[in-house]
Amino acid sequence: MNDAVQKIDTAPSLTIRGLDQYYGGSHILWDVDLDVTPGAISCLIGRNGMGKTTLLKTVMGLVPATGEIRFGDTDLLKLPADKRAGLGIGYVPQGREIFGQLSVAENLELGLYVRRDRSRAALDRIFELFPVLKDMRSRRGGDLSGGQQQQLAIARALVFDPTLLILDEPCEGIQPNIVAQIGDTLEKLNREDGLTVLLVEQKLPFARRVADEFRILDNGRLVAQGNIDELTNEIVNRHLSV
Ligand SMILES: Nc1ncnc2c1ncn2[C@@H]1O[C@H](COP(=O)(O)OP(=O)(O)OP(=O)(O)O)[C@@H](O)[C@H]1O
Repeated sequence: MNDAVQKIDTAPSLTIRGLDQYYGGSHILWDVDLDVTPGAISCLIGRNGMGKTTLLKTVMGLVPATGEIRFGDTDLLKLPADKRAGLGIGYVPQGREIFGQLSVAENLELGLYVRRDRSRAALDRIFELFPVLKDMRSRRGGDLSGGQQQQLAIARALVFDPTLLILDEPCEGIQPNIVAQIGDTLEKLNREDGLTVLLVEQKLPFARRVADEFRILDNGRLVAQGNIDELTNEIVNRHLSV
C-alpha cells in the first residue's frame, strides 16, 4: 500500500450535524447536516449570499455557531480557532490574505515558524507543486499576480501538512490558465498525498472537473448533495441559476 492510500484510510472525516448560525438577529445557516468524505474533493456550491463562506468560517471557528462539527473524534465547536489548525485543517480564505510586504519565502516561513517540528520537508513538496513560487521566492507577496498570490495562499496552508484543506473560491478573479493549474494541483494533492479537500466554488465547469462530490446550500439550508456526476441540469436550474 502506498503512503497516499494509507493517508486516505486514516484521514479524519468532517461531519456537521444540526448546524445553526446567526449574524446578530439574522438566521444564516439552518440545521445543516453535511459530510465530507475522507479522501474526496468535495465542492460546496450555491448562489451568492447563501451561506457558503459562513459555513467554512464556522468550521474554522471564525464565527460562533451551534450544533456539532466533528473532525475525527474532536468536536470543533468546543475548540478555539487557533487549536483547530493544529488538528490538520488548512484554510485558504476568500481574498487570499497573504502578507503583501513580506517575500514569498517569508510568507511560507511564517507557517514553518508555527510548526512545532520546524520541518522544512513540506517546503520541498510545495516548491515542487508550485515552481513559480520557488522562482519568485525573494519577490514581495504584494508584487505577485492575483493567481500567484492565490498559489501562495494555498502553499502557506500546506506548510502545516493538513489532512483537510478548505478553500473559499480559490479561482475567483483569476486568469484561466492559472485556474487550470490550481485545479491540477488540487487533484495532485488529493490523489498523491491523500489530502481531503472542501472547496467553495461558483464555477460549475471547475467543480465538475475537480470534485468527486457536491453539496448545495440554498438560503442557508443544505438542499442537495451527491457524487458530482449526479449534479443534473434539473438540480442546477432549481438551486443554482440566477
Ligand atoms: N459579518 C456579517 N454580518 C452580518 N451578515 C453577514 C456577515 N457576513 C455575511 N453576512 C450575511 O450572511 C449571508 C451569507 O453570506 P455568505 O458570505 O456566507 O454567503 P456565500 O454563499 O459565501 O456568498 P458569496 O458567494 O457571495 O461569498 C448573506 O446574507 C450575508 O449578507
